[in-house]
Amino acid sequence: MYLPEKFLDKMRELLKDEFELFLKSYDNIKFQGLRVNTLKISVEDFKKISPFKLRPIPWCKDGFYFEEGERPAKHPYYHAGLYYIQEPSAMTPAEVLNPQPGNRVLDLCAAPGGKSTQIAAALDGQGVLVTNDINMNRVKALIKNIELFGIKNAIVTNEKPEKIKKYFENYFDKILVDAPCSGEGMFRKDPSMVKSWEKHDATYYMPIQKAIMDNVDYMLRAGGNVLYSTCTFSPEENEEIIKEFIKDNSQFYIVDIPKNNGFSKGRPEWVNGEKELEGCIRLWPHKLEGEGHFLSLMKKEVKENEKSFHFEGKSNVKPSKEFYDFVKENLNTSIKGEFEVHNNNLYLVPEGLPMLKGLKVLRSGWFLGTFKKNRFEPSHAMAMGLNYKDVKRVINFNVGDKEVVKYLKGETLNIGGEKGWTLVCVDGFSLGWAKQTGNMLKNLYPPAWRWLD
Ligand SMILES: C[S@@+](CC[C@H](N)C(=O)[O-])C[C@H]1O[C@@H](n2cnc3c(N)ncnc32)[C@H](O)[C@@H]1O
Repeated sequence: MYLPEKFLDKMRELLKDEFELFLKSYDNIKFQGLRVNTLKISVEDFKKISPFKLRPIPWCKDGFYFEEGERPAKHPYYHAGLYYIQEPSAMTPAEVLNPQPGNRVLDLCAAPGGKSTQIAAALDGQGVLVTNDINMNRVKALIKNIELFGIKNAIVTNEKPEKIKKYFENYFDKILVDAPCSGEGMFRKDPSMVKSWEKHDATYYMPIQKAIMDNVDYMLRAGGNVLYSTCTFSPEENEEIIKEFIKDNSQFYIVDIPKNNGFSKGRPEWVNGEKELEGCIRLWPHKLEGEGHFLSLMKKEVKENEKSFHFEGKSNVKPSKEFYDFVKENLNTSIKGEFEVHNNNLYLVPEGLPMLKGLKVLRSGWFLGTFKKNRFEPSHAMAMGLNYKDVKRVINFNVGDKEVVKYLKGETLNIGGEKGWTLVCVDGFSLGWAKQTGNMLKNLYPPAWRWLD
């Protein structure tokens, strides 16, 4: 493959004896992975029904390699949100950050949501995930993935980190900064990255990365962790950013990440930095089965007399009667908690959020549906977050049934049944809503999500 001379010269200089091995890795196949959505199915159960031959990814308990030629994005289980297709090395940051159920986590540069879906699975519905990206187009993909995964405790925002910061003083237990970068580690996976590198190399991204990191201290509670990651090799965007961050934020120190699974240490000598930078890890394509990445985990020390913090209470809206009528008529379960209504859209919000007035919030927890004239219309996100047992009328297809793809293509199905909202499922996993009228099942699968030939 074509690699720019300037890039090769730099890597030759950095890697010295290792350079030839590094270069040879570009002739290898690219490794492809998927990560099981444990919010919907356990890894053990997925292995039993997996249509793909899977091989474990050593550094991610829910991650697997699949073979070349397989097309997991073209399978009904993908539309049921049973897995996320993700480059294997990209599964490391969330795994190393290791969020626990109940944590408050911020994913600051989150779109299209690979790491956010992984964090949400680890939270297991408890705690809060604030997931943000500055780019509105990319946020749309983020929302889709959050909803497809059936995630109920995510706040999706489209803001500059400087703005978000003001709302969340000392709030988060964990912050992920998966920074925009020159993408040198992705050339093999996506050769178009070479072109964008020729336009914007490390010198373009460094100030952006530094500016993003400048917001972390204010939002992270003492004792909390921040994980910085990139998919590039350049020391300027990696060790250098961490060196500067530690210098400017004396309460932080680097946590040593174990060098197992083929992970290599950080390289302080490349930036004239302290030995503690060796605690970072580098993922090299010639040393493991994945693309190039850099990760640094840092902890914010707890100081004595740490100042305490309070959150303002939120106004808890009681949803109108139409919502409760819908629940009574269509669900076998109740939906309880704090609710919010924005532009007639009803959300179930995670507990303990500060006031977010003035912030560009696109999803404020589990988007349940919309109040329309005298009625409540459930959302696709509600369907994706429900279990088939939760719904009164369910139509369940086997994965091989022709109706599954017909439904995913948006076609009307000629099937009779009891009138009303019906949850369409594949092998017991929800795909979306349909509305039964007479002998017709009106298809309500979102047009933008349709299966394309
Ligand atoms: C490496 S990508 C994130 C990938 C994502 N974490 C995932 O796992 O799917 C970096 C993201 O940073 C976003 N970005 C760029 N500048 C930003 C900024 N100043 N604040 C927040 N996000 C930013 C880009 O839009 C891009 O989506």
